Amino acid sequence: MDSHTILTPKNNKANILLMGLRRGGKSSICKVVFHNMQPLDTLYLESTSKPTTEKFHSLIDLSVMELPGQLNYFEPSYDSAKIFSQVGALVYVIDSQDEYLNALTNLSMIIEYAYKINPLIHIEVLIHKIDGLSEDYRLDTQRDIMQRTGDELLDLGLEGVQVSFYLTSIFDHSIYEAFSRIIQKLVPELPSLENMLDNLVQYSRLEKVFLFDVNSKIYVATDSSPVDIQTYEVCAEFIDITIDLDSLYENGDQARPAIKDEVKCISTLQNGVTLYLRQMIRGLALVALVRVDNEGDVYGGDKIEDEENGNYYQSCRDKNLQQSLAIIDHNVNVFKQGLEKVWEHSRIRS
Ligand SMILES: Nc1nc2c(ncn2[C@@H]2O[C@H](COP(=O)(O)OP(=O)(O)OP(=O)(O)O)[C@@H](O)[C@H]2O)c(=O)[nH]1
Repeated sequence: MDSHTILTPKNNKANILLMGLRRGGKSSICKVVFHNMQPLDTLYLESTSKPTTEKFHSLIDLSVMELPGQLNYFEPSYDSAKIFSQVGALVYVIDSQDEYLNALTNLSMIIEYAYKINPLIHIEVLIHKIDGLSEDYRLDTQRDIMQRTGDELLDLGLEGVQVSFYLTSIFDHSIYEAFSRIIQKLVPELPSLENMLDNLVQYSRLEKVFLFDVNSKIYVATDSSPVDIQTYEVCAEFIDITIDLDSLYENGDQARPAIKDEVKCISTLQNGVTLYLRQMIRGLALVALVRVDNEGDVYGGDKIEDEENGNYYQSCRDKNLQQSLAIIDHNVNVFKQGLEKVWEHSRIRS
């Protein structure tokens, strides 16, 4: 038994079932999100012929089972009841560039079955490949799919079933955003984490903070302010840059034995926003946006008298940033200790 197995909570809710008709994009989603495959390389993926399961270790240990579109899971040879009873989320992929009426009939049939076996299952529908649709058409398609699904569920007497819809594409960050929200529903400790992140934002004057899974760029938690996709993109790209730089320096000095320090990176963008990244536990990184004023007296500091040569604001900003970062460092240390406790508690409870 390896150390991961020992630490893994026996939580079968962290299983995701990925379903949908053939060529909808299921394998591509798995490859892009969890294996960092370039979206264009998915063009050459072969059709999946049998169910495949992949495991990912993050804050929670996640298993994603892909069921190929061409198989009929309601044949007696499949133990569908067992499959559905063990999953936390059913993710159904609809190809929005194709005729989708058959997919909607198939989806309703699956929801009816899944809900009967496991009423706690989260039902998540990806309206996928939206990169091929115009802005207006995307919203029309979403409205149509939601309407038709609602009607079908009403006919089946399942009007109370909660279904969430996401517009996604592997060619932009929408698929990561959707998976982030889907996976967050499976993290039992989410309310505590959000609360901790809200406190961090409040006491460190952060603009936004994410707890990212570094490998997949999924955020497993964020503070309660709304997420805008551009902020997400900037933070996700900052992780890539940090990792590239980190491995560059690690390999650069072969003579020195590798001491694996905690990764930390701070960078100020041209618009004055500072990005702050700190490595956490279990493949997670905390990424925060910090906006610092350039007023001289924000932290009660002395007024810097080099206004005439135009450096006044810059000097104030730098000084305030240093003070802010010292506070943030301290608070992030406290957060990390809290995160370790949350994880420890989750292990004991399970
Ligand atoms: N335009 C576009 N094409 C996509 C997207 N996602 C996947 N595709 C393409 O869709 C095709 C089918 O993708 P797959 O991932 O093999 O589909 P699948 O659902 O796994 O198919 P089966 O294995 O047959 O069940 C591939 O050519 C992908 O490149 C997307 O977001 N946008």
